[in-house]
Amino acid sequence: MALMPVDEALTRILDGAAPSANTEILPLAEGGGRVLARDLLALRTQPPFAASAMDGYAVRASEAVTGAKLRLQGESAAGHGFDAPLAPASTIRIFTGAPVPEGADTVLIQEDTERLDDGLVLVMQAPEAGRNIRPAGVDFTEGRTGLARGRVLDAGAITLAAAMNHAELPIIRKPRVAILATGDELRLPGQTLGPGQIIASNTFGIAALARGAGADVIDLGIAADRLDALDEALDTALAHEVDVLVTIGGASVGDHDLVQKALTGRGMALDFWKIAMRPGKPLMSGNLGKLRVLGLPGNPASSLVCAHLFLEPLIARLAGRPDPDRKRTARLGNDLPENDQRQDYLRGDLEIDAEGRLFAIPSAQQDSSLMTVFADARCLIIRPPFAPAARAGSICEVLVLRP
Ligand SMILES: Nc1nc2c(c(=O)[nH]1)N[C@H]1C(S)=C(S)[C@@H](COP(=O)(O)OP(=O)(O)OC[C@H]3O[C@@H](n4cnc5c(N)ncnc54)[C@H](O)[C@@H]3O)O[C@H]1N2
Ligand code: MOO
Repeated sequence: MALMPVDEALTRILDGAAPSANTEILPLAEGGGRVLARDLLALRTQPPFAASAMDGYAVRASEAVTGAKLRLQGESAAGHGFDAPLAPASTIRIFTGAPVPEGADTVLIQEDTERLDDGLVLVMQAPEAGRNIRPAGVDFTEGRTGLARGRVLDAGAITLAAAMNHAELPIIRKPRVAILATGDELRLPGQTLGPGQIIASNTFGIAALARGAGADVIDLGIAADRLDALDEALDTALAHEVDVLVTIGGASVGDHDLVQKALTGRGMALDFWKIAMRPGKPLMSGNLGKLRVLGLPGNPASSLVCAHLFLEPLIARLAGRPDPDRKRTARLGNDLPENDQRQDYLRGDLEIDAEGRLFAIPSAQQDSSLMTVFADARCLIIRPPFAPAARAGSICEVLVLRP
């Protein structure tokens, strides 16, 4: 059977993936990092009045010529305006953010003035007419769309939402992802290992990746290599109404690789199994009603590479976030041999040379069990199927894992 190309596998996994129509209303303070479910309109105008941009004196430009002496009439501070119009040949002391009094058209910064003893202010340097005034509504006006649906609420967006006077925000519900490790040999970190046992490690990396991509994660723990144990874990996933079930391990052809059998036995429609990729060949995708199932291989590097390639973009789509942007062009740091039919994702380092060029250096060891190598890697170097031998310095594509 021909193995499915990576791009086609991704297209099929993302097919129909869209954010939940269920939104939640969250207090503004809890909106950071989440995604807006609807356009957000300004509930007010900012600034609501013409405001001073500097500490100084509100003047009429026509009167504030160099050498003029203006009578100090009063003061306008932020939060406390001055409630009379500017009188002829006068000035009103004003501070940054304070309303510009009626009749004034310019703010003269205090560095360009001198206070005289007799209640007069000397204009040492005439201001340009209209300087240092922020007109009403210069930032936004009531009713205008300030933030669009789908905006990830970073610091700037949250601040604008607050300034527009929103105390609560409509937020896209996070997709729910359940993660199930499978294998008789697995124990949790911290446990004492018996003969033949190892620690279930990649569950934790994949949970962190899923959370970082915008999901709520439910850890289903470890299921033994028995149909009834896998069945029970599936019941738990269904009871939690998760959007995606990620299984880890048991995906290959061994006598104890039962994940696919357990799931199809429960009605999962298998979309595909096995793709033209290394590491990660035995990736499985299917769905059980609304539940999407992604079966990752057990080898830690294989499962993490598949999670970056398929789970991260799937969660982004379900969360209403932009697709991950990890692809960069680099130059190979070493010669590489020709590739076979599987698209390779070589763990590698990234370096920038003195001319600012990005180099990707493949790690010497590429076995998919090696977590020391994966944790060290800054990138995955993509080698397309049947790529000819490549020389050091030639252009390649990489997925950046960390800066
Ligand atoms: N005859 C064949 N054998 C294998 C093939 C094949 O095509 N024909 N494919 C190989 C490839 S490629 C991969 S990848 C693995 C995938 O195997 P499984 O998904 O069935 O994974 P397991 O057998 O359950 O485990 C593989 C390996 O990883 C360890 N493991 C499993 N889960 C975890 C976990 N949560 N944390 C850490 N380590 C885990 C497990 O102990 C095994 O050592 O199959 C090849 N075989
Ligand atoms: O694809 Mo397996 O992931 O080569 O180790």
